Amino acid sequence: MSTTSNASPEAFELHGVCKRYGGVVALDQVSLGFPAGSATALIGSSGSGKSTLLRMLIGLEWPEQGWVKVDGRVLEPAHVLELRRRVGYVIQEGGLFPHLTALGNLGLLPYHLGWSRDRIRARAEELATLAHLPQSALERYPAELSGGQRQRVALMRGLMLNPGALLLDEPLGALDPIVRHELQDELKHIFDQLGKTVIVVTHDVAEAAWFADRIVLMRQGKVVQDGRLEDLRQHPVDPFVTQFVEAQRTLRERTA
Ligand SMILES: Nc1ncnc2c1ncn2[C@@H]1O[C@H](COP(=O)(O)OP(=O)(O)OP(=O)(O)O)[C@@H](O)[C@H]1O
Repeated sequence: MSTTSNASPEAFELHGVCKRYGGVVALDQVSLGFPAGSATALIGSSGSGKSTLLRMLIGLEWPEQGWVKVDGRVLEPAHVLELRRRVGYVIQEGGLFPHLTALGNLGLLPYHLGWSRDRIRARAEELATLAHLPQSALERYPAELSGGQRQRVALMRGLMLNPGALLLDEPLGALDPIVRHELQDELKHIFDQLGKTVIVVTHDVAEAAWFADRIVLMRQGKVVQDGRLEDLRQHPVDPFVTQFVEAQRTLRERTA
């Protein structure tokens, strides 16, 4: 009898995925599943392949070996446009278009899909309330917003089409510690409230554990350990796990 019969279906799945850039191995035989409605944090040192993995789930990169499935179907270039409507993707510093207001940025894809201006505005106002962005900020250009507000707009843009999944690549990396802390709380609240599949890349172990029960630690394109923070702390599979987790904890203790 299958032990997984009651488990949620995988929203995203990678199997034996390899990716190189020239001589650099970005992903090396990665196999992972992300059940629908679950939250996972990807952590690891710089260059360990976290962003490449995330980009692969939305068809911005393609495996040289192995496959990626989204909602049970092998991802192919022909699916990518439709996939972008179902998956919100938010990157560090937001990637907002500087020549468009916040509302213009939020409305770009919905407008292209035929939404009316009224519908776009109504959805943007609804999300501004959710993300604690002042309504007046919708009329401003990215350069006229604070870093935290830009990041809120980027998150709102990821949510405009009410996607089933959110992929967040260092969404708070560029923010000062106070704003970062505030947005961590708000993002967690939004994740819990919306019940979407969430995969978040971060360098920060505490932030990873705050966002997700499940932590995937990567090094040099490989998954080193996949589990809860307690597992990584109490049952590390490799000295690197302890080194990675303790390095950040030590820093916190030193600065406490
Ligand atoms: N477009 C690219 N061209 C060449 N090399 C790349 C490209 N994208 C990624 N790489 C390389 O692939 C490896 C994995 O990069 P990736 O950005 O996925 O790591 P990361 O874990 O997200 O790093 P960081 O935490 O610094 O963002 C790195 O060695 C990187 O230099």
